[in-house]
Amino acid sequence: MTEIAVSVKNLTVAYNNAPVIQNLNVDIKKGSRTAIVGPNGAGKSTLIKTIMKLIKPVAGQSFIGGSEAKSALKTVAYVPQKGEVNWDFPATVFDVVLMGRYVHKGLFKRPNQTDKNIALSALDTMKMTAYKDHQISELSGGQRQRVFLARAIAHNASIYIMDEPLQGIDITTEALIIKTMKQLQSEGKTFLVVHHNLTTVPEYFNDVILLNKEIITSGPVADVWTEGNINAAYQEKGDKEWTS
Ligand SMILES: Nc1ncnc2c1ncn2[C@@H]1O[C@H](COP(=O)(O)OP(=O)(O)OP(=O)(O)O)[C@@H](O)[C@H]1O
Repeated sequence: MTEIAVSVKNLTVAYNNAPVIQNLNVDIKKGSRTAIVGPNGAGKSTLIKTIMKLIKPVAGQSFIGGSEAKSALKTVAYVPQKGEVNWDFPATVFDVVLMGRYVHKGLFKRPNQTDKNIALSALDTMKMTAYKDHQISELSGGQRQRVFLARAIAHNASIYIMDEPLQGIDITTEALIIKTMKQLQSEGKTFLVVHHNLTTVPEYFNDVILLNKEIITSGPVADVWTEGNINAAYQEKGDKEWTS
């Protein structure tokens, strides 16, 4: 039987009493590279923030490795959208990557040499060693995204949830992120990634969730990535559809 990394059951999420996703059910397979694809406002970020328990749903549940507990999120590395992070915060690149280790230590225990070595190795993987002592405020968008991924790698999470990690980055960084994702997947890690570029879905992902406030379809790219399904997901959906 396929093992499930993340499961969402009967999930409804609303802002100011207006539902943006409604009665959503989906399973993300362990060891998959799963893309969440859909138009602007489809509820993609809302879905992953709800899985991360940053938003409380109106109804339904989300499970990590079968557990509904917040503590299960320790196994998850979350990379939010670039715009949601305060990059003026005074911290070096190395500090930020080392933060990936805190989940294993608690906030009040100092990182030891092993933690530092893991952070250095993660920086090396993302080819950011030369920027180790730079302030994060000094980095370009693509470099920031590399640092975020390095932090996720240092975390040694089993599930990586990323919100548009390829947004606004150059092809070299994109290739590096995809190579790293495929490498980590070959080690059994699971990826759930909000993705906008329709042309690269089959190359980068093996599973896809097509979302437009509800699940249009989900499953292996080879089965569900069809023109008909994509068109169905990108149809305009008026708010009226949510009023019964
Ligand atoms: N904090 C909020 N308060 C009120 N409404 C919100 C909030 N965040 C998102 N929304 C609304 O919820 C809907 C879904 O937003 P969400 O960010 O989840 O979409 P998305 O699929 O990630 O979109 P995009 O591709 O544009 O990033 C949108 O209509 C948005 O305006």
